[in-house]
Amino acid sequence: MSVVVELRSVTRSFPGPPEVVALRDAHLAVRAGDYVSIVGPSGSGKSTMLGILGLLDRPTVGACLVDGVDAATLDDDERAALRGRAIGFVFQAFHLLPARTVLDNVLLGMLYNGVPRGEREDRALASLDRVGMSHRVDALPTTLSGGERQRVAIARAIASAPRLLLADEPTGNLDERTSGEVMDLFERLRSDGLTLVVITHDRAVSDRADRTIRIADGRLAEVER
Ligand SMILES: Nc1ncnc2c1ncn2[C@@H]1O[C@H](COP(=O)(O)OP(=O)(O)OP(=O)(O)O)[C@@H](O)[C@H]1O
Repeated sequence: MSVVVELRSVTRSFPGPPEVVALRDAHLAVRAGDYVSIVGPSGSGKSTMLGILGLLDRPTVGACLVDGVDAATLDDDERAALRGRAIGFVFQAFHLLPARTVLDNVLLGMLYNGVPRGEREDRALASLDRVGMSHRVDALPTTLSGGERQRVAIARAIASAPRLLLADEPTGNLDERTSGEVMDLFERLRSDGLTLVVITHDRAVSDRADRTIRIADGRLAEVER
C-alpha cells in the first residue's frame, strides 16, 4: 500500500522561553486506506502532530512527506496547493460560516484547492449527499444540530476529493449517539478509499480505528491490539 503521509524523525520545539519540545523524534507512516486514531493527555503533542501532518506547520528537525513529496522542498504556494489537493480537515468546533448557507459553506471550502469553478457545485452537492445533508442545502448552520453541522463540515472537507482526512476531536462537541453517527460516516468514507487520522479523547472513537498511536510527552508509540 502506498504511504499517504509520513513523519521521519520529526522533532518540533517551540523556542519559548521556556522551550517546549512538543514532538520528539516522531516516526509515522500512514498508508492508503489506514484509519488511525491519535490519543494522549492534554498537552502531549497531538495537535502539533496534526499540524505537521497537515502541512500547516513545519518540523524543527526531520521531515514530513505527503504523497512521497518532502514538504521542506516546496515553497509556500506549492505547500498550499499540495495541502488543498491532498488533505481535508475537520475540527471540533465545525468552523462553518454562520451567515452562509450549507451549500455556500461547502462551495467556499473549494475556493483554494484547485477544483475547477465549473465542477464545484456538482461536487458540493455530491458530498452533501454523501453525508446525508442534501435536504438542508439552503439552511444556515445556526439552524442545524451539532451532528448536522459536523456532517456539513465533513462534506466541505471531502468535496475536493482529498486522499487524507485529518480530524481534531471531531466528536468533542457531540453527544454519544451523534458521535456514533459521525463515526459511521467516517467508516463509510474509509470504505470509499479515504485515509483517516483522527485525534480523540473518546475511547469509543479510538476503538473504531484500526491503528491507535498514543502520544505521551511528545513521544509516539503504536498501541498493540
Ligand atoms: N505555538 C506554540 N508555542 C509554544 N508552545 C506551544 C505552541 N503550540 C503548542 N505548544 C506546546 O506544545 C505542547 C503540545 O501541545 P499540543 O497542542 O500539541 O497538545 P495536545 O496533545 O493537542 O493537547 P490538547 O489535547 O489539550 O489539545 C504543549 O506543551 C503546548 O503548550
